[in-house]
Amino acid sequence: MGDQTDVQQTARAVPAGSLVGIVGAGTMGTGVAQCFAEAGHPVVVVDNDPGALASGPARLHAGIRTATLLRGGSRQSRAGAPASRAESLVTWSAELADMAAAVLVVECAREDEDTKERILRELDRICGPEAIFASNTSCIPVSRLGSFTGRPDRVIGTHFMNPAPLKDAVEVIRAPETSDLTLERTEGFLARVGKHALVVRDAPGFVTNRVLMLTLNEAAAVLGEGTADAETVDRVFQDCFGHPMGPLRTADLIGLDTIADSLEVLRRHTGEDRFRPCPLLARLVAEGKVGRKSGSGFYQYAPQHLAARGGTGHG
Ligand SMILES: NC(=O)c1ccc[n+]([C@@H]2O[C@H](COP(=O)([O-])OP(=O)(O)OC[C@H]3O[C@@H](n4cnc5c(N)ncnc54)[C@H](O)[C@@H]3O)[C@@H](O)[C@H]2O)c1
Repeated sequence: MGDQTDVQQTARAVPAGSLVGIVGAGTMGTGVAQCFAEAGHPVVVVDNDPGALASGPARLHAGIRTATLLRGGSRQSRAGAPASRAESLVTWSAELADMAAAVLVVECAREDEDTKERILRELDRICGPEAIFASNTSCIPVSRLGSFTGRPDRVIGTHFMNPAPLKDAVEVIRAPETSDLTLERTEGFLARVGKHALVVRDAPGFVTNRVLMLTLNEAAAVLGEGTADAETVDRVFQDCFGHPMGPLRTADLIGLDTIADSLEVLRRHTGEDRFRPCPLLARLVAEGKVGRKSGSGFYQYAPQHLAARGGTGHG
């Protein structure tokens, strides 16, 4: 109960109308933008792909509609803001300079260290000295990301799960350099969007993806070797283990490109070859069949999934 009170007090300390910046208008960036907008924060989402910016508003609209339905049709979001207002709080831009006034930036660009390095170096130049940089990285050590900035004490990992608006918890990665104040303020931001932090130490893949990425890769290998078809692989996990979703549908929801990138990051940072993407996963990514967001992966998807990208995955 003491912890709960602490989190509520910290949440109250976070300025209500302060600007939140999101880098990357993809699956996660759009979902995280929804979380903050539904809590009443103005949000600017920046992406360097005009296609992602163009499709962002429709995907945000679909995300808000799905979340509203799953919350029982209430016109209020979980965190309190009317659903219609949330959409109007989000702006879309190609310029990182538009987030100069942000108190918090959540970096949700693709899982590529060079990309994240370029973004963090530029943000460090653009944003005010107090701004916190939170990365949604799946696997890259947060200490490494902090080293790209002159403010490693204000860099932290906030690993939102997919779909972000529907999950109650965020894996928060504290690097050795991350300050107590940064952790406390980050917990405050998360409390404001109705989520609690599960704080873990910094390591490649943290807790979630050190385990999950190997599982997804092995499920793909089992399918590729012909041990079972995709439906049967997934049903083994659902019917025998009680998982809400099997590993191959989860992989399609996350994005097979994101999984292959994450495995390569894990392989590079651990030096362990067991993280090498299996042949089937590598082939599907090379063919552009990266899961729901492309219309096919281990399964085929109807067009409405491309807008909604909903489900009960993780990431
Ligand atoms: N998909 C998941 O289930 C999931 C879950 C948790 C964490 N993550 C992590 O979240 C991050 C984003 O993943 P995603 O699934 O949203 O990927 P995505 O491919 O859907 O979106 C990534 C976006 O980043 C943009 N981008 C690339 N370079 C950029 C740059 N220099 N400036 C601005 N935008 C840039 C791309 O145009 C794209 O729109 C990754 O680090 C990923 O590992 C993903």
